[in-house]
Amino acid sequence: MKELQHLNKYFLKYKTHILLGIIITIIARLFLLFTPRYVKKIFLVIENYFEGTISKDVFKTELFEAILYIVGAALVGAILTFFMRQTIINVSRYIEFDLKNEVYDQYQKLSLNFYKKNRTGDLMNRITEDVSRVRMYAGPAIMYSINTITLIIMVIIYMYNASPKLTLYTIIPLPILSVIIYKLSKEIHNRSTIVQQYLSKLSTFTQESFSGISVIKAYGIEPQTSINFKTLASESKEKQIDLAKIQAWFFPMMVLLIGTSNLFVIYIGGMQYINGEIDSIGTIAEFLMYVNMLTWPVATVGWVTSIVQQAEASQKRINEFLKIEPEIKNAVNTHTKITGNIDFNNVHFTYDDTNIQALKGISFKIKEGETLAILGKTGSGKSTILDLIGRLYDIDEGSITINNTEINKLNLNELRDSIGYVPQDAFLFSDTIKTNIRFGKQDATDEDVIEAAKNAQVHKNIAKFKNGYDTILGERGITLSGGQKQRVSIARAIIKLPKILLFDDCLSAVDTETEEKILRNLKKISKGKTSIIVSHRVSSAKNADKIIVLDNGKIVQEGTHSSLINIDGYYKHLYLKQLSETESK
Ligand SMILES: Nc1ncnc2c1ncn2[C@@H]1O[C@H](COP(=O)(O)OP(=O)(O)OP(=O)(O)O)[C@@H](O)[C@H]1O
Repeated sequence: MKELQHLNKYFLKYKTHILLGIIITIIARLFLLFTPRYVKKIFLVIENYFEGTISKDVFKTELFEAILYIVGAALVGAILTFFMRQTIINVSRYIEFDLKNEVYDQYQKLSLNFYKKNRTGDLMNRITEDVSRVRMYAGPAIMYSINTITLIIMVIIYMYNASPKLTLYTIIPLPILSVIIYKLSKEIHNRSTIVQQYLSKLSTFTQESFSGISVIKAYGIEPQTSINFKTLASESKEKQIDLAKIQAWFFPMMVLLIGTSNLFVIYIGGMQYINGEIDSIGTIAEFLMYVNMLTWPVATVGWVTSIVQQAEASQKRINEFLKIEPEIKNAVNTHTKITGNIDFNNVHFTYDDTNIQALKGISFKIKEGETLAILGKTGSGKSTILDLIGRLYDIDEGSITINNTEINKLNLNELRDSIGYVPQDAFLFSDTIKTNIRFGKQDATDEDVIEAAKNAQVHKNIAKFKNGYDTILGERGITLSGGQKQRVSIARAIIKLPKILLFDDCLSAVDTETEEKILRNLKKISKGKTSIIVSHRVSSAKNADKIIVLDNGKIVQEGTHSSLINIDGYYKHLYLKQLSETESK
């Protein structure tokens, strides 16, 4: 139960609802207990009438009264049971909502390293499956526990008052029932988990097959894919049957044990009646009703135990993530001035997970309003420089300053808000083009969106779509070409006119003519702003105020286009190679 203590703050938050739920539950159970007593009374009235101790009129009145009480109590009990569920089960839904938000907020705070160490499926499971298991503890388990405790105490007191000996015999099978249900629930849970695993394997398999359908068709491997699917589906079916087998035992076991208890009541009660130890046959009827009333609550002891164990395990998994301290923290909540003066001073950086030393003593300066181009072979550390400016990772050694303040002493939200970042793989959400562009500036007007798209040279393409800017992208909509995606992604970055623009090889999929136009527009809109362009093309770099060439995490060349084309090295070779390619076209 240690892990579940995490929920105490929520129980405290909803204490009024819970208290009300408990009171309603107790009152509802009290009303339920009316029925057996009045059934006994009916038996007594009938016995009295046949013995001739009461007249027909008294018999009718008492019978009618008893029936009225039974119906009335059942009605009030039913209404209160409705409110019992409305309070306690609703609280569990509130807690589920709060916990999901807490986990999601924590996910948002965690750094990229966390996402690399954990699989997406696992992250999703903890926020869905695990949270719903915990909800079962916060709602049904608590409700059934109160229900069970109240009923067991009250019923046993009532039974004891009516006949202590009969009480003893009738409750003997109940703990056995509880243990059996506990064992069954545990096994059902184990088998459900396996079924669940197979279901997610199946959905991952089908999802991958559909996403990669063009590759499957191109290689003609549909038959093999079908065989793989059938094998997986058949294993899944076996597991489902295993689960159904164990579930099938649940109710027969309950019926068997209730039946045994009923037999005890009838046999021992009958003997006691014959020996004159109980006054009326109605006591046997009353006991039969008590036994049946107790069965479900007693069975739930086993069920609830298993729910609590599962919730504990799930909460443990959730707590593991909740306890992680975000590696990148916002140290300053006050306003900090952010300009475009960026200094890298002997920066060293190693990726934690791969232990790859991506940057080895990088130093450069860019002034506000300048453009820096970064070139170099693949894997030389270009993208890493951009990630470090946005503090997606913190550096190991050296310093990165903006306007002479180290970036970890800047307000992180303001820092990221000052950056317009276009990643290498343009990721667009499965939503409209407009929403995707507006992602960069939530309050942008339609005119702002169009302006940004025009500057990114994608407006004409969008205008040709039937639904224009309302065209849905991704799975539910159209697929953009690589170059179109890159340009929508550029529009998203430039719409907010940030102080710092970071372009990570984002013009690789557009032709050189469009590249030229985009660069010209960028020059216009990035006046007074600092831009860093990572590229493999000299055409993207040639107009930059400064160019650096990286190799294996180190700066190997630094200068302007005109200076670098005159020095033997990577830049000159690249320039000559790309020049000859252009000429040969
Ligand atoms: N997220 C990551 N986790 C671990 N290692 C990484 C990560 N990203 C990059 N690396 C490694 O760090 C080194 C530098 O990578 P980086 O992406 O900065 O290079 P790049 O110059 O941008 O390459 P490209 O031109 O191919 O985009 C590479 O060896 C790469 O394998």
